[in-house]
Amino acid sequence: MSEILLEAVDLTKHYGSVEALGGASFQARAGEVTALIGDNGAGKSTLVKCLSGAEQPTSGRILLEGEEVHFDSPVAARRAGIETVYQDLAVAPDLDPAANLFLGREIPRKGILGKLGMLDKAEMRRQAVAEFEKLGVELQSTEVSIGSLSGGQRQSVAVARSVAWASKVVFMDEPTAALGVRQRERVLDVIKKVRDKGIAVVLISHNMPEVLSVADRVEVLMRGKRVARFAGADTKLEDLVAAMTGALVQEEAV
Ligand SMILES: Nc1ncnc2c1ncn2[C@@H]1O[C@H](COP(=O)(O)OP(=O)(O)OP(=O)(O)O)[C@@H](O)[C@H]1O
Repeated sequence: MSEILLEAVDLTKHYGSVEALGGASFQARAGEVTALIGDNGAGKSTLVKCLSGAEQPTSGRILLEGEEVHFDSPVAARRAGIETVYQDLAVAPDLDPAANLFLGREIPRKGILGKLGMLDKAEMRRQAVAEFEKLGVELQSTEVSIGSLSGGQRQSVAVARSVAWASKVVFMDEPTAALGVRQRERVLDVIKKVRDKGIAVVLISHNMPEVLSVADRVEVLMRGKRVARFAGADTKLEDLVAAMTGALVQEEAV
């Protein structure tokens, strides 16, 4: 069994009188895709926000490689090797794919030009092309603005960006929503390559066939708590649906 990289133990999160998480637990392992599923409002996004530093839990513990951590911002989580691909992608449409890959982490030119704020665009493009190649992201050109790419290509660039910087965990919130069949397949292939690099991938998805095709494990949230977990390729669709509706409770993965 792979190493547990990131773990939530008994997390609660209150927004005023709303209890978004009520003692949620979660584990993500190195070199595996863990799907986080649950009905609307189950607490998936809140859990991811707490684990990626965008929100602070009201109580509970977060462990990274067994050590308790407190991320007071997404920057702190990123420094620890945890990246998030958000639903809205957060790409800059007017910039090219390489510039997007290095958004916020630009490489300055050497010497005085760098001190004057000039960027080493050639080096950024070289590294970006290498990263896209490694992940099998196909782009006709890396010199066009990202806004002119297809939805699948944009999504693949967003995934590649998180992976280029993540050393431990990548959260992906509905990465294939709004994509066509071929583009969806392409993004799922990128996800599998990321997993094969030894990163823990956490996939939030409402698409159960997709979850079954790509996830090594599934954790199910309901009303802010984990109600079931599954492991292995023979997890059944009807069991996932039963768990999401509360008809099946399974605390330990079988
Ligand atoms: N900022 C907030 N303020 C108040 N309530 C919130 C806030 N964020 C989330 N909630 C509430 O917490 C609960 C869990 O929401 P969350 O978005 O985590 O669920 P989810 O499982 O991601 O849902 P979906 O699949 O619909 O995106 C919901 O009842 C939601 O209304």
